[in-house]
Amino acid sequence: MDTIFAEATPPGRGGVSVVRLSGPKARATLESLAGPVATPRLAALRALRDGEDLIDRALVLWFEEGHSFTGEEVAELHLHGAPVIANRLAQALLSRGLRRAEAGEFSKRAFLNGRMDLAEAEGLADLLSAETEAQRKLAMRATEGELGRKADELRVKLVRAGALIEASIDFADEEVPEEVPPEALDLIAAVRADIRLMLAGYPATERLRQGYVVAIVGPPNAGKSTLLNRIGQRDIALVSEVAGTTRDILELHTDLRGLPVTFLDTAGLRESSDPIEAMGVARGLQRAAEADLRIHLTVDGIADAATAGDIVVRAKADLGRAEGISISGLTGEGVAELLDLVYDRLRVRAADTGLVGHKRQAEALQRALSALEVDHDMAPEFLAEALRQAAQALAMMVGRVGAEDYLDEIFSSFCIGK
Ligand SMILES: Nc1nc2c(ncn2[C@@H]2O[C@H](COP(=O)(O)OP(=O)(O)OP(=O)(O)O)[C@@H](O)[C@H]2O)c(=O)[nH]1
Ligand SMILES: [K+]
Ligand SMILES: [Mg+2]
Repeated sequence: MDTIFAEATPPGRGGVSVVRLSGPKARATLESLAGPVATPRLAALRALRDGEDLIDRALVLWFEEGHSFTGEEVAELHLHGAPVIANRLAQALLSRGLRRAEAGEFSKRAFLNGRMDLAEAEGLADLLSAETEAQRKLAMRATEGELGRKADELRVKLVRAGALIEASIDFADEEVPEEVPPEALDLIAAVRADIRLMLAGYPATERLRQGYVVAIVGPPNAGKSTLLNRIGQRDIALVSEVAGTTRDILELHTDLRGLPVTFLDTAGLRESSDPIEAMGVARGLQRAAEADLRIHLTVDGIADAATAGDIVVRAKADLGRAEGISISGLTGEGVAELLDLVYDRLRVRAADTGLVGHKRQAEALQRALSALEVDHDMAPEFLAEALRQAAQALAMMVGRVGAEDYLDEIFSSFCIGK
């Protein structure tokens, strides 16, 4: 096993720059630079020397195998935060036979050494890319290993059901048809109910993880782009009195009180003989249909295309009072209330989130559920096999088996040094 190293802090100047080493030579390498470091997990201020050359005075510490992030021997060097120092150290480490870590390699080793399961690793990746408070909370929960514990709990039930069924096979009279023990069927039913519940929370969890999309739609010149600029408080979209100004879809990423929301400004909806404008309208319609929510900006408060849950508002409130919700992108009137409404609609969805937020996890759960589509008049041998398959699918969900196919995909999304 190679000993790897990487800067754990972002490259560049800063207060400190932390370089992390992991692998069998971590401690020996640290000692070759800093002298003996007897006590693990105790920071010491040391001169780091490569031969005669004083590289830096740094805070150093090391972790024993089995007691570190990766599960391997790990050393950390807290250098003064200057790239020249980290580069000089890297040279010393390379000359001692260490190699630079690949993206996510520390976390991958942590997974391979059983320090975290695959769902926790996915949670860690989500945590690193979280942009809002709600995403942080969701990801943090995933890194705590709750899904793994739930999977284990369900597997224990399946194993117990399997044991009851196997016992009934062993003791059954050859002549008498075998009875499936009712307790086993109850256990299976309980596991199925739990899996259904977990799957029910998946769409909402996945949406919060990825962030919500809210499309602003309406006729040309309704003031869609003006509204987008008002929400973003800057000039994102071109605004003009010419109908058909917006063609490409413009995106505004926001943090709406902790919820990740991307607002889309789209081309005004109308039949157009201009092929470019028509392309813009088609694209806008498509993205709006896929969005979590649509704001229909209207002249008269009527939006034929609105579907249940959409928000319909009158535009240009500054030009005169009208029934219903009206806003003015120009003056900002009603925009805070509109955002309240958007937040309320999305918050309801964010409240339904659960432990399963990745397609890979949901698919494994679905396989477990399908395997458990059993009933009492099935042969016990058949039932026992179904239970084994379901338990296998649950193990795969958290990467206890069959994780190989996903490792690169998951860990390459991490940065170098994580
Ligand atoms: N009085 C008033 N004028 C507005 C308001 N919002 C937009 N306008 C004006 O209406 C015209 C069209 O505004 P845009 O924001 O370009 O409208 P749009 O819906 O994006 O138009 P398209 O991209 O062409 O579909 C511009 O002249 C704006 O200044 C508003 O709230 N009040
Ligand atoms: K316009
Ligand atoms: Mg526009």
